[in-house]
Amino acid sequence: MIEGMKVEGLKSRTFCRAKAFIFKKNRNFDGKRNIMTTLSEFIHGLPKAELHLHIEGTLEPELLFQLAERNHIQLKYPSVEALKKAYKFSNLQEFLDLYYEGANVLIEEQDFYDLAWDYLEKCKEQNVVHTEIFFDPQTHTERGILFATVINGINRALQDARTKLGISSKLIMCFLRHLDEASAFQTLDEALDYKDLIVAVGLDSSEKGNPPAKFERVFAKAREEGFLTVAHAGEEGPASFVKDAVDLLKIIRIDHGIAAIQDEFLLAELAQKQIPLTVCPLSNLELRAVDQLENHPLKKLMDHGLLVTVNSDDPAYFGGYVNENYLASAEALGLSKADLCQLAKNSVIASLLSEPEKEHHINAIQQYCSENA
Ligand code: HPA
Ligand SMILES: [Zn+2]
Repeated sequence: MIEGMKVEGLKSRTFCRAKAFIFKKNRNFDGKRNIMTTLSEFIHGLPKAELHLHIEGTLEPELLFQLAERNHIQLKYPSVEALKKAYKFSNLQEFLDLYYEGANVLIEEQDFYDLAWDYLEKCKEQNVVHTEIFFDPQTHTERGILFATVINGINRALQDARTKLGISSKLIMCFLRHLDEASAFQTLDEALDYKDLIVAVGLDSSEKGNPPAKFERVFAKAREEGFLTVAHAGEEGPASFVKDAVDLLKIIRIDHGIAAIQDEFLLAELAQKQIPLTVCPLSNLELRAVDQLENHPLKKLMDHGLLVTVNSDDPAYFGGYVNENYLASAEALGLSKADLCQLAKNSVIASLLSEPEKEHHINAIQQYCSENA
């Protein structure tokens, strides 16, 4: 919890208000008068990339129940509604306990395909043109599912999304930081056969007590093998974890990183090096890293010149996909359309796409923004 931020309620009133329709009259950049769409419609039409998304965190309760039935797994919860009611978290660990339990219904390659495909259809609906997806092999290999089953199912959905939905993607393999270094090394070893499918490695799960230093050697080996590196840091952990992720793990992007707001030297370094932050506002609210969205440091981080992006993290658990994150943030922090356009451009700039691909998407964002301002 960021100092000075006290928790109020689980679903902020802001998030509910964010869903309201607001009609505004406005002008285009070229001066023509137009009846502005709602903020929600503006965000919906804005082309964007998502860079912080755990595929296991897109497991909607309905699919979870379907897979449980298909795989003859007895659930603790009698109904979808009962499960949804359990989605109330006081901290990261409480969420992770449910998230790992939910993942137990994923058994067959087709289950991983269905999981990823549902998310990719959501991307299409929300104008997410490119997505960089985390997956946690250890969550599955620890319970006897083969690495190949997981990655082949996800990859098949990614390939279908490319051809059928026109959505591009990258895959990032995360190590679970609550497990030991040996398990991470073993997972890295398994990933070597899939170098063509995995662009980067990351670090997720419980941050407290599991500092970046614990994985310094694994990340060094991953870089030697040609993987890029990212890491969750400064979500529940301190600003020093963000600094260590940069210095020890040589990350190219920080996942969350909101604790950096507490260290002005670190802020200056992140701004100067333009190290992107993949911020997840509704996740931070639901896991009580911030007490209310009005106190979220997102806008302050932008104002410090950081390359900030907005993402959904685990949308099935936190009450919103990427557009809901943009909308709730805009409502709570009074973000302008120019801010939203900047966030969308940042998402492309911070992505792992090639320069020509970035240019293509940025042009599309710019055109959309000038036509709909
Ligand atoms: O929000 C998160 N934080 C850390 N680990 C995670 N694994 C899935 N979601 C998360
Ligand atoms: Zn995350």
